[in-house]
Amino acid sequence: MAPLWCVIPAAGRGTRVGGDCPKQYLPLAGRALIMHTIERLAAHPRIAGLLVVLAADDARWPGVDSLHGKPVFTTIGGGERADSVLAGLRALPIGVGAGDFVLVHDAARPCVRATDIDRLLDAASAGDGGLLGAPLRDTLKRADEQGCSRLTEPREHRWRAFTPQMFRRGQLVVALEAASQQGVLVSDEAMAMERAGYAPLLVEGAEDNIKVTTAADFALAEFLLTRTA
Ligand SMILES: Nc1ccn([C@@H]2O[C@H](COP(=O)(O)OP(=O)(O)OP(=O)(O)O)[C@@H](O)[C@H]2O)c(=O)n1
Ligand SMILES: C[C@](O)(CO)[C@H](O)COP(=O)(O)O
Repeated sequence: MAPLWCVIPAAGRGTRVGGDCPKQYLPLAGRALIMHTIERLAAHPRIAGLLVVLAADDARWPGVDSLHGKPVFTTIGGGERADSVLAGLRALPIGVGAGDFVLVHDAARPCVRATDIDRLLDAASAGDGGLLGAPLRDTLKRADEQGCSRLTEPREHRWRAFTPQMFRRGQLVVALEAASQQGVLVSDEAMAMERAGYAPLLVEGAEDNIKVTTAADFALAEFLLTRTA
């Protein structure tokens, strides 16, 4: 396998957390949340380099250009997560070919486990790529406008999507560009690939690979950080 790069979208505003500081720069267990994420990714022996996607007005990025002896590059993202991922894919070094796999991992998922990254790499590189996720474990309800349950949805074959997600660079660029041109906002890379006719492999990962989304998630992430690696 060619050297594997990881694109890390980190250009979000963290509006659901609230406050002036984007969530990736809020303190988590003594350092900025994003530092935990990039530390875990750079420490992974099968990851060759990181491409961190920053907001155009980001004045908080600490200027890290190397971690664990691996290059850390940055570029400027866009208004939506998909725009930022596309910008990151375009900014990867020339040595990353169109047919090479790349990982995409949210800056906001600091608790990702090395063993899950390995499982994704081992399972999904045989085909067109895939993503970490977990099958739904709870009964799923459809709510009406009043917040009352009107229907119990089948939970079979339903998964929650996590990151990292891993696809071939060229195929993912084309898929994201197509969704953008069609005016479709894709919430993850797999959605763009599905729309392009691919069938991303769902690889079960640990439920504790949470996305820090609200202020309450910081306490949980801090707890999980000490128990995952
Ligand atoms: N225009 C955007 C929006 C999001 N992201 C990144 O995508 C990841 C997952 O997105 P999400 O949790 O939705 O982050 P935010 O967009 O920051 O959150 P919110 O929707 O609450 O503003 C985060 O690492 C975030 O920084 C990005 O790079 N560029
Ligand atoms: C990509 C993602 O983490 C998969 O669960 C998620 O969709 C990104 O967060 P958002 O809230 O949808 O932007």
